[in-house]
Amino acid sequence: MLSKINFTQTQAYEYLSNHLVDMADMHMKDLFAKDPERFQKFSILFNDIFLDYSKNRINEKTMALLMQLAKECELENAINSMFNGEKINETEDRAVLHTALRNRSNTPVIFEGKDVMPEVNGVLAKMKKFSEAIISGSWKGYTGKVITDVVNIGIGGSDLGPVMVTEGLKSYKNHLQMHFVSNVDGTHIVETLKKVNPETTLFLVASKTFTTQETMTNAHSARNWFLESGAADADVAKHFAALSTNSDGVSKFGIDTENMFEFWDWVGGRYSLWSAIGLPIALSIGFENFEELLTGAHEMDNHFRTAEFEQNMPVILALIGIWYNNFFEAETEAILPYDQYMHRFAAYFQQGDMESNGKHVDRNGDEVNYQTGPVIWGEPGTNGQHAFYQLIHQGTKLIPCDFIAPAKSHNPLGEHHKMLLSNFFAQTEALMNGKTEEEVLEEMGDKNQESRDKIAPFKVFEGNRSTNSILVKLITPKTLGSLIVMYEHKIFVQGIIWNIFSFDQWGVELGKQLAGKILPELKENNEVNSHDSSTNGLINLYKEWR
Ligand SMILES: O=P(O)(O)OC[C@H]1O[C@](O)(CO)[C@@H](O)[C@@H]1O
Repeated sequence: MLSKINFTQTQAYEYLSNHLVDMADMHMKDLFAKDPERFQKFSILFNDIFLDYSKNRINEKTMALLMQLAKECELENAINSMFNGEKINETEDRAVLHTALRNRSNTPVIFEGKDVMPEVNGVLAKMKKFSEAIISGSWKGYTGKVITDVVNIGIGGSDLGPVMVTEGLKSYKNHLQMHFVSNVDGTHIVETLKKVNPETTLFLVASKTFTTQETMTNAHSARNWFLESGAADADVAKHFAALSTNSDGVSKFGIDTENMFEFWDWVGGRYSLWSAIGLPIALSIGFENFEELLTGAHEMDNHFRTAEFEQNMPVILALIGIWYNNFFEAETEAILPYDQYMHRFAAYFQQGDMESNGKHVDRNGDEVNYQTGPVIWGEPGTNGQHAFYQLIHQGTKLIPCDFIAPAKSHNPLGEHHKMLLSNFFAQTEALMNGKTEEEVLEEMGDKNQESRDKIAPFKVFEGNRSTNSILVKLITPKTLGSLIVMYEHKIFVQGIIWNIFSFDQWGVELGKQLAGKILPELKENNEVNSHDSSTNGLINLYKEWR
């Protein structure tokens, strides 16, 4: 089981608090000047992923104390508990075994006395057969035509992962057109259905619980559209499949359980792209590439499980994040991929991180007296540069950033990739070095003294802004698999140290409950007065205007 240690009570926390006094005013520029080995010391290579964390406000003592913190919080024990299938998701009484889904070494993973691997492999085999039949065209729609379009209907973890990966690996894509419908806003399904033909479309209803309002509503609308187009009930089997843990719900909806791809309650929604929820990925890039994604994930699992903390990428990233979050009081973290295909990567980890570590009660059930998960955000470079980087460079907030870029492009067009990467390298250098007043004045040259003095302060960059640079050789299925898992485990490590439960998400329930109460009120025409004056007022204005 997981320890329940308040990390602010550890010896390492006290040492780190004292150490912060020394580090707070230290400029990274000086740290680099003093130590020619700094880059070598604070960087690490794992397969085709290189992490340079030298442009952080750290020195060897910082890292040693952070490692001590991880040890005092019994991180090693927590890692073993997760991989060994203990019910570490205590508030839902569940194990956390998404690592078994990508266990390519196939060693037994025992949960409640039973090896889960035969079932995992069984579903993978079914996904392989199905995806190959759809891609090859041997699977026919109800009028005998091949499938050309796949519509995945799901939300949250049943949408974001498949969207992010199919976009991230678009250069591996086959002929199938992929569509993703998540929002309960009718616009999403209506606009998608305009693009597809019922005779050649496969719908995947993706929901762990098969009760999620948005997904079930969209799935019913899709089925109605399909039947209204002239298809019969019996034809549903050729055009609808379910990805779920809930076979009763799937049968009730009218999907043959033959067309159901199963997973298990020890797979958290936001960690489910490795399960049957990954079927749209297998359809889009082929099953072999999906397996490569799993292999990359498994390799990062092994690295996380076996590497010393000092050489462990997820552990290093997590501890640096804690250094900023809990000592420098940074409130957000940006994820900035310099790769257009990765444009949903930050959005994916908004759920991954914020749904996992957005908690204010510790594992003892007590209110925390420290900060937990940061706000995660980001956009691909260079678009972000022309939008929000101003604040990162010259604003009043410290925003630690992860810059991610591939050395090779899938689209090596002219000078594009060199230009992209020149920006990637330049940004972290600029954020670290900044620009002093002397440099500004020198750059301004012969301008008259008055105008120089007036403008110079606006052109100064204090620098000392923290970044991690993650350079990968090429975004392949395997590398992407490893990259995703690197962040997954970073989140896990932080949750352990913050002494919170990272695998539940009770915070999303209240809004759902209240929406359930308000929906019947919207169906009536009478004035509503059962809420506060603001909510009543808004509902009544809506009723007047609709
Ligand atoms: O797969 P389901 O059961 O439809 O849930 C979708 C999403 O809803 C949530 O429960 C949050 O509301 C997420 O954790 C989950 O990924």
